[in-house]
Amino acid sequence: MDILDKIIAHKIKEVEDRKSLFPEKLLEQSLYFDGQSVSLKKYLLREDMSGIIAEFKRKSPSKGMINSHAKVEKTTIGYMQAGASALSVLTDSEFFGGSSEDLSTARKFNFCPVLRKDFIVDEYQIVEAKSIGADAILLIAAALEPQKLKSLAAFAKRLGLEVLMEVHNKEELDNNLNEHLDVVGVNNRNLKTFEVSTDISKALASHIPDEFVRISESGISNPETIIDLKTYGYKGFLVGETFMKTARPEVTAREFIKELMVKS
Ligand SMILES: O=P(O)(O)OC[C@@H](O)[C@@H](O)c1c[nH]c2ccccc12
Repeated sequence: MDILDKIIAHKIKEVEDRKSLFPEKLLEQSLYFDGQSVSLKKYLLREDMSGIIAEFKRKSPSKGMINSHAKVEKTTIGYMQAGASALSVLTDSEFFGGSSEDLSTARKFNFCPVLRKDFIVDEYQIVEAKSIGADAILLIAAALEPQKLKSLAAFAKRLGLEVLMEVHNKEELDNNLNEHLDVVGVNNRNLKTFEVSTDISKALASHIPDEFVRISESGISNPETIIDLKTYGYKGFLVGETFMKTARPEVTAREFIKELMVKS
């Protein structure tokens, strides 16, 4: 059993527990159900923005503890002031040390699109995403059957959420493209082996149809990589560790984005 299998097995149990604790009917009373989502796709296509999706991630199975003291409010406001286009917030607690409250906090203090970063296996988690103020959800091709991925994507769209589908190889891409997706992300990290290489984004770029906004995820540690990836049509760049592993992630993000803007 690899780490992804382990996470998914745990997630299925967790979702069952949450369903009985917070029934869907209760979640649907959230004020966010009356509001429109902010479009991640639109923010990524804005020429005046950096394209950086800055992530709040305390720990990960591949790196262990990354940052135990950073506060969501200060970090996410700082990310936006630094010029990030959007935020990604890990809500998985067991493996990534996040929570729904982290996302709600990020939502409360920022106007930008907020991506719920979690392992979605059930429609319930999409209702939950909407109820805590997320604008977009992640669906991981390596963790879902194509039919399931498609039906979850359609469900998210009905709730007004945008969908980022994440792939790591051509097979996942070819098997899962469908009309409900807004953004296609190439994860440079193999979730089963933790190997990371931005060459994966380069190799898959030409296979992603133009109607989907392309983003490159993970292992991005310098602005030069982004400038290079832009030539392959990537509009968004998901960066976590490079910011979070420093004492003040928002300051690191500011310097990084400043350098990116000067060089591009
Ligand atoms: O910290 P990095 O290497 O910059 O990566 C960020 C993000 O891409 C990564 O956290 C991620 C990509 N896909 C995921 C799926 C689940 C959890 C986490 C992820």
